[in-house]
Amino acid sequence: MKIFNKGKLKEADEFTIKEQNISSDELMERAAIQLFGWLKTQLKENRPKINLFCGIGNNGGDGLALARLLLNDGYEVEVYIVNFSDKRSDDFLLNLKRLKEHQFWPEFINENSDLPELNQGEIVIDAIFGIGLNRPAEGWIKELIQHINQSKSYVIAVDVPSGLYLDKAPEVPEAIIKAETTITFQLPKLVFFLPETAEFAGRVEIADIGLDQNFIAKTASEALLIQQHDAQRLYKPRGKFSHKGTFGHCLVAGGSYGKMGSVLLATKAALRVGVGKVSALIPKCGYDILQLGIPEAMVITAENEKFLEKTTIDFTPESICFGIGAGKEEATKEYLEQLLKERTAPLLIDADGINILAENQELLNYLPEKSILTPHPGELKRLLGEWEDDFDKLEKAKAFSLKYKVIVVIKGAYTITIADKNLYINSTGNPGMATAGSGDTLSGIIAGLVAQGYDATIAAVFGVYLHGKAGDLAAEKLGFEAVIADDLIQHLGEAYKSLFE
Ligand SMILES: NC(=O)C1=CN([C@@H]2O[C@H](COP(=O)(O)OP(=O)(O)OC[C@H]3O[C@@H](n4cnc5c(N)ncnc54)[C@H](OP(=O)(O)O)[C@@H]3O)[C@@H](O)[C@H]2O)[C@@H](O)CC1
Ligand SMILES: [K+]
Repeated sequence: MKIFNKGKLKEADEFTIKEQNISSDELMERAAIQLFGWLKTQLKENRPKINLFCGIGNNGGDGLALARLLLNDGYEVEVYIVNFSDKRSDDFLLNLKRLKEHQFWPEFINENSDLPELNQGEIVIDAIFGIGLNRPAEGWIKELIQHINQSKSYVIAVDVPSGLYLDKAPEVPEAIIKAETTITFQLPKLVFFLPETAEFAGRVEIADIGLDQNFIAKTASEALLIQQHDAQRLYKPRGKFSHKGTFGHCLVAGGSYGKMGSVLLATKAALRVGVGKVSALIPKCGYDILQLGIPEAMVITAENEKFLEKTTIDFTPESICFGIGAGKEEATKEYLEQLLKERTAPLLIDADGINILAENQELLNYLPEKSILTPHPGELKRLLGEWEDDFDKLEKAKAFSLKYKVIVVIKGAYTITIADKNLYINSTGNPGMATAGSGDTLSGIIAGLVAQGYDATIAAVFGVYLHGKAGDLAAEKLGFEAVIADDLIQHLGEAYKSLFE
């Protein structure tokens, strides 16, 4: 699903109004009907008091239209106009008039008003600011936002939590609504998926207001949310007459004394994701661990007992996963340097492989095009240096990805894959996956997909999706706390099957 910026959302809006020959207030009415329908479904027979806070722009207009629909249905409603300006939008005014025609008079709040009482068990609809926010909320509006945040009412944001920008980091986080749920129109917004801003939105629901599908399809977006139907399209079905040679040979090179489990996990994950053959290349001390741990894999040992070093292998793999548990010995660095310069196979570099690159930045120039890097936040910082906020981080990572023509997978709650200026935001995964070895399995999955012939960007995006889905399926059975990395591997088969459910 595409993620549009503010400008493109407004264009979609205008295009729809023209193309469907409707007035802008009809679009607002659609938005309000969607909000109303969602609330009614959630509330079932319950009839809590609903407090609507409406600004004077179109976000406020949505709130007023919703208030009318709720009143018509017999809900107990209180409407507060957050009266911060005289520049009321036309559709706000129209909906204010319609509300008054129902003999309902909202309360206007401004600088001198008392903050309204909000109780537990009640609902707050936040329709103060939408995508039209252009500066932080200040003074009494900020106080009102804090009052709402401190209340025990259930807060539902309309389109976007008031005070949150779509396209930059918040300057004053205390001046943003913290919603339990955000009902956003038509398309998701990037800020709902970034670590510093996701918490304001809470659970996100997307309401279809019938914006023109052709416009959305033909308009480029720099960010995509990868959901089930997107992932399904990336899947390559297996031919009936295929054999193990068809699905490639993946080399997992890594491990050091005490960290052999990581290679075991990546190797298992590569096999479970469907690669034909996997060879693990490890220091000698890991031989028994690998052979016993995963008899389906082949094992090659380096000369050294405890760490990885240059080793000749007598086959050409279809992908190489380098760096997991590898340590940063000089010999290991030299081996990575050789792999970078030889360019024998597509490379995925993780963990200590990334740390070696960060400490020897001259090596970056040898990265083969479309290599995949899978840093967690700490590794990313070592690679890019400090960043100011999430937006700055994304800009820096994008610039890095463009400069070296590589794919960067930024691991996190919503893992973001950056390739060719595009952001692919993953929708699967859960807090249970914040567990040792989770990243190792991801690297095995992605390298395993590359070996099977998936394009590197697709392998990264699809691999991240499958990994998260496997985690979701595992957590469903085990609960977040009990999930360990091996459970992710165990659920890869079901993750594949779920693509077509
Ligand atoms: N796009 C769609 O598909 C659809 C969109 N719809 C809805 O429209 C919403 C966008 O509406 P919008 O453009 O009228 O802007 P909105 O957020 O209501 O506020 C603008 C007002 O706030 C003001 N202002 C800004 N910052 C401020 C501050 N810190 N402190 C004080 N004032 C501040 C600004 O004033 P100014 O800067 O001019 O002084 C202006 O008056 C969108 O989110 C969605 O809910 C749906 O109806 C249907 C389909
Ligand atoms: K809002």
